[in-house]
Amino acid sequence: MTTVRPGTGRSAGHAAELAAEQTYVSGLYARLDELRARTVHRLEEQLATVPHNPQAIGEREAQVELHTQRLVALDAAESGLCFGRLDRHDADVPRYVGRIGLSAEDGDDEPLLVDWRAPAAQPFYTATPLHDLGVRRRRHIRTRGRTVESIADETLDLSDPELAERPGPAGESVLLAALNATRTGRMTDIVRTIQAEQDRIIRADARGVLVVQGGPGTGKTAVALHRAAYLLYTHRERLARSGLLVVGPSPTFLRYIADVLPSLGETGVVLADLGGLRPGLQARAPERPEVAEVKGRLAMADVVAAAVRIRQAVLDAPVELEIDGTPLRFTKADAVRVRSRARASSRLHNEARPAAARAVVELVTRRYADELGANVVGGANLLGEGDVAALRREVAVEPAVARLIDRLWPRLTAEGVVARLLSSPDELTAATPGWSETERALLHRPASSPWTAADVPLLEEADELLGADDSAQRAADRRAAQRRLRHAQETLDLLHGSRSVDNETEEESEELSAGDLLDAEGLAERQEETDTRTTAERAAADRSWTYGHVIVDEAQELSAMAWRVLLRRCPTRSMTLVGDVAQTGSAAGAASWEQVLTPHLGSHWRLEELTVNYRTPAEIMAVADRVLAAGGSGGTAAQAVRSTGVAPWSWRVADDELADAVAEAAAGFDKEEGTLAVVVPRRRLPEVAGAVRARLPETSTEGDLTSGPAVLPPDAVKGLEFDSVLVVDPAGIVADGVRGLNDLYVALTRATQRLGVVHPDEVPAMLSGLEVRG
Ligand SMILES: Nc1ncnc2c1ncn2[C@@H]1O[C@H](COP(=O)(O)OP(=O)(O)OP(=O)(O)O)[C@@H](O)[C@H]1O
Repeated sequence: MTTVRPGTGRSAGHAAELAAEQTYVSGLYARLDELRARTVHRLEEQLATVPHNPQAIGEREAQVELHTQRLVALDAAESGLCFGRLDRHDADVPRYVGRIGLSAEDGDDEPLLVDWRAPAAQPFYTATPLHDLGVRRRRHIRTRGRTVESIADETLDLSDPELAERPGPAGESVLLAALNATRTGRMTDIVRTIQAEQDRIIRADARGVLVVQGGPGTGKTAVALHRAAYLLYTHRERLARSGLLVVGPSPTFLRYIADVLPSLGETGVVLADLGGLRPGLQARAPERPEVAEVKGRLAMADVVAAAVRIRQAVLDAPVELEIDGTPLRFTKADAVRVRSRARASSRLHNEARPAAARAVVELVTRRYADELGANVVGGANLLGEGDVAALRREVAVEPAVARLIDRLWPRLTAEGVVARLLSSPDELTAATPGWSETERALLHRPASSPWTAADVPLLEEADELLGADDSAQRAADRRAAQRRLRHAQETLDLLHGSRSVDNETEEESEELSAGDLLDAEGLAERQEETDTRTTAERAAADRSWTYGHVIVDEAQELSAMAWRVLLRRCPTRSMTLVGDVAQTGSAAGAASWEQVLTPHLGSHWRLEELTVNYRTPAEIMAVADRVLAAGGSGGTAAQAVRSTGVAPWSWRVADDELADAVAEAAAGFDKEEGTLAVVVPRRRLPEVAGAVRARLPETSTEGDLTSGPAVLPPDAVKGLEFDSVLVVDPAGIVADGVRGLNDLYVALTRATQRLGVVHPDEVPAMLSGLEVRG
C-alpha cells in the first residue's frame, strides 16, 4: 500500500489542502483495514487450532487474547483515526498524530501515524510560539466517518511570512467546539484537545504518588483516564502482568466513564467503586453519613483487631470431656495456655489455628495419659511413648475435642467477625475502650443488615488479620502434585517401554522420544490447569491482588480506612489521586490533602494543580464561587474557559408546590438541548422524583444518565455533568449535608450550559445574584 503525503501546501488553496488531507487520511484507513484483516485472519487461525495439552491451551488462549486486544484497539481507532499534523522546521515530511500508531509495510522512517501517547506526538499538545519544540505549524484535522470535514491551522513560527498570514487560535476554536457539544450522558475521550497543563500530568512519571488537585470541570477525570491509557502504552508489559485499577465514587460514575478507555483501545483495566472493591460483594446499602464517618476513622483498625482477639476465647468455667469412658477436665488455665501458644505462633488468626489445635490435643492427651497411666502406688507414669502417641491419635479425632478447638479458636471469616462486632453491644463495648456510648450506638446495627460501602474497609481489615488456614488445601495440592508426578512417570515408562531395544536401529536410537525431552516433573507441570483469565479478570476476583498502578478519582471522598485498603492494593505506591478538597461531601473525607495523606504516606507524594474549568460557563461559576467563598472547605476555584451569555435563574415557589414546580421547570427544558439533572436534597427525593416522573415518564433515579432527566441527591452527582441542571431547595441541600456548602457547590458546577434554582424559602444570600423568575 502506498500512502500519499500531501505537500506542505504553502501556496495551495484551502480546497486543495483539504483534498490532499483526504487522500492521506484515506490511505491511513486503507492501512487500518489491512491490519484489521490480518489480525482477524490470525485470530481465526488460532481459534481453529486444537490444542492437545493444557500448556497448548494456555498458549492458544494467550495468542487469542493478544489478537483480540489488537483488534479492539484497531476497531477503537476507527472514529477520528487521525486528528493532527505537525509541520516541523527540520523535516520535509509532516508528522501525523492519531489514536494509534501506524507504519507502512516497508517500514518507512517516519510512521504513517504517530500514537497520541508516543513522545513524538507530545508537541501536538504542548508546542507554543514561545516554545515551538521544532514545530512550524500545527494542524487540527476534523473527520466525520472517513471523510475529512475541516482543517484548522495554528502558526507557531511567526517569522514565517507565508504562515503568518494565517495565525489564529485554531486550537481554541477546536477546544470550544468540543466543550460546547451536547452531552450524551456518557463521558467521551479528549485526545484531540488535551491542553498543555493536562498533558504534563498525563505523561508524568509513573513512579510515586501523584496528587492532582483541581476545581470543578478542570478535566481531572479526563486526565486520570488518559493517564491510564498513557501508562498502559508506556509500560505495557509491566502493567499487562500487574494490572491497573481505577477507583471512582459510585456505580453511576463508573457507568458514566466506562466508554472512555475502550474508545482509546484499552480494555484491560479494572474499574471499581469502594462498595464493589471486595471480590464477590456488592456493598450497596445506604449509610447515614455520620455512621460512615465513624466507620471510616483510622481507629477502626484497632476496633477490628480487638474484635478478632475477642474471638480467641478463654473459658469461664472448666469443660468436662469424656474420652472412651474416661472423664477429663479442661481448665480455664489450659485455655489460657492454648491462646498464648496460638498467638505466639502467628500474627494471623486462621493461620494460627493448627497451633491452637495442637496445643488442645497435647493438653488433653497429657490429662488422658495421666488418668490411664497413673501408678496406683505412686511413682512414674506407666505409659510409654508409643502408648501416649496412640492416645494422641485417639484424642485428635474425638468430636468433643474438635468442638473445644472450635470454641477456643474458631475458624473465622471477615464477614462473620464484622457482622458480630457491629450487632453485639457487648462485643462493641469490649472492642472500643474509651469510646462514647453515642459513637458505639452509631456503629450498632442488626445482625442481618446488608453491607454498605463503609463496611468494605472493615471487612478487608479483618481479612488482613485473619489470613487463611490453608493447611488442608496445601496438603490436597501436595497430594494432587504427587498423583500427577506418578501418572507422568507411568506415562513415560510406557512410552519408553514401547520402544523395542532389540529392534532399535542406529537411526532410531538417535530419535528423541518424549522421555528424552521431558522428565516426569516437566510432564506433570504441563498437566497442571492453566489459568486462562485475563489479568483484569484475575485481579478483580482476587482480594489480595496488588496492582501495578492505582488511579483514584474523587479521591477527597475516601476515609482513612479506605486509604488503607487502596494502599495495600498498591505496595509500589505507583498511584495517581485526583480530586478537589472543595468538593468533599462525606464527613470521613478530606479537608486537605496533607491531613488525609500524611498518616499513610508522610511527605512522599507530589502535588500538581489544574486551573482551568472546561465544563462550567463563567456565568454559572460566578454563582458557584460565591458558595465556595461562603465557607465551602479548602480548594481553589478554577477559571472558566468560556461563557455562554445565558444567565442562571432562580424561582421561588411555595413549599407545598415545590415538587410540581420542579416538574414544570424540568418539562420546560428542550430535549434537543441535551441532558438534564434535577439535584434534590435526599429527604425531598421521593416527592420530587414522583412529580417529575408523572410529567416526564422517562425520568430516571437509578443513575442511567442517557435517557430522560435524572433526579438525584447531591452525593450521587459527584463527578458527573449535564447540559442543564436544576438545583432544588439549595438551603435544604446545605442543611442536610455534613459539608452542605460543598454539596451545593458540587451541584451547581455540574452544568455545561444552563442552571436553574427552584427554592421554597428565601433564596440563600450567596445565590442572590441569580436572575429572578416569577
Ligand atoms: N482538554 C479538553 N478538551 C475537551 N474537553 C475537555 C478537556 N478537558 C476537560 N474537558 C471536558 O470538561 C468536562 C469536565 O471534565 P472532567 O469531568 O474530567 O472534570 P473534573 O475536574 O473531573 O470535574 P469535577 O471535579 O467537577 O467532577 C468534561 O466534559 C471533559 O470532557
